[in-house]
Amino acid sequence: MKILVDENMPYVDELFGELGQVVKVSGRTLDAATVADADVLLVRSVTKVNEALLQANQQLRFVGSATIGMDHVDRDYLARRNIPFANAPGCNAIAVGEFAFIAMLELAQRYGGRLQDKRIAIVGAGNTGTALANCLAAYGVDYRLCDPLLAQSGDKRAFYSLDELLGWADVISLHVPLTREGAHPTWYLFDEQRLDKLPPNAWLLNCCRGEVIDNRALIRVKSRRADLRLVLDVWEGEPNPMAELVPLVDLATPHIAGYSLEGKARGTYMLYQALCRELGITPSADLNSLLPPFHLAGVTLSQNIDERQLLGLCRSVYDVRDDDWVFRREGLDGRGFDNMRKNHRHRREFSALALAHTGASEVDWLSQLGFTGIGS
Ligand SMILES: NC(=O)C1=CN([C@@H]2O[C@H](COP(=O)(O)OP(=O)(O)OC[C@H]3O[C@@H](n4cnc5c(N)ncnc54)[C@H](O)[C@@H]3O)[C@@H](O)[C@H]2O)C=CC1
Ligand SMILES: O=C(O)C(=O)[C@H](O)COP(=O)(O)O
Repeated sequence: MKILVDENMPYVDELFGELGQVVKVSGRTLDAATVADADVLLVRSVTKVNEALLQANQQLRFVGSATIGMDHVDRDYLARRNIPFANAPGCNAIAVGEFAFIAMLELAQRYGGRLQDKRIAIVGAGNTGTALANCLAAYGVDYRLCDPLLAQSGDKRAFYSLDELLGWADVISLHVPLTREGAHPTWYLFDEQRLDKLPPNAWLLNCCRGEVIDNRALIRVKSRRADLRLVLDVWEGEPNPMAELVPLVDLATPHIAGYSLEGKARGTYMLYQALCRELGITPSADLNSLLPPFHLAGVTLSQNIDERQLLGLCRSVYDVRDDDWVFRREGLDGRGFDNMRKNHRHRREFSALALAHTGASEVDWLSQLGFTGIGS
């Protein structure tokens, strides 16, 4: 069985090596001829999976995408061809939630004031939005959710309309899929008109898909609104972000908000489980054995920590300023953008760091934030 895999998917040899011959390819440039004799195709978000890619293949048994987003996959076409498909819902949700939380702590530190005093609007309350909400709740930050689809589906949490939240929030964090149809499409959800409604001194974070914000309009609005603070992990026209936009952004990264080692491992593992199901095999590999140990054995807290110290703790797990710095230097063209993503291996989740305390300090809320608590 030939298993064609995006070269940026870690742990494929460990997980899929026993199921067939693993062949690694560039997902960005994958073509129909290369896919023609594959039995299994495993992609990431940069591969458009559609008729043009698959028409020459008559033997494909399974397509998997190690991502949450599915906007790159023509699922109707796969269904018409009876080709089973799986993605990895939630695989990197914790990574995205922690990324947005850390970015907010960075902005608070950079511009004065405390994150704890801000009001946060989370637009899209699925896996990544909820992961951010969990971080904010653990730290005691006031947040509200906007998700008309979940509100209609009977989700018992309190929901608000986007316009209500634009009148309430200091910070808006976007966590929606990219959709062009339906009652609540998200393509250009933040067009010029809506961007103009951002409250004074607002922070706007986009960790979902670049095209949820009209990036040209954002350049125009930001050019006349110096008060706005921007965190962009995703860009219209990836892998070529608009060069004029990057200097206007406080924290700029190349679509790596979900790139914790844990999140990537979970993504590959979820596809391994799905393929095993499809083949009628019991999965034998273990997810936890894939991850390397964290470089810090643990941290002992001797007193309660303030926001600056919390940021220090977070930075010891993942320092977003490093990615921002490299991105501005190397990531601005397609090759640099993709190279940075390909070589991104340094990020862990809060759970990688074990925290102990001496008794004078309180660590329960840090456990809720995601750190591993090891008691006193
Ligand atoms: N930057 C990155 O590295 C990553 C980006 N993503 C992107 O983030 C998106 C969201 O991921 P998840 O939270 O895991 O997806 P999810 O499917 O769990 O949640 C998305 C939520 O958005 C809601 N939604 C849809 N349209 C909306 C609208 N117009 N207004 C408000 N809410 C709306 C849905 O009802 C759903 O609850 C993914 O589709 C993907 O495109 C996901 C992972 C990593
Ligand atoms: O899961 C998603 O959706 C994402 O956006 C991924 O984190 C993006 O990673 P790649 O699939 O582009 O490597």
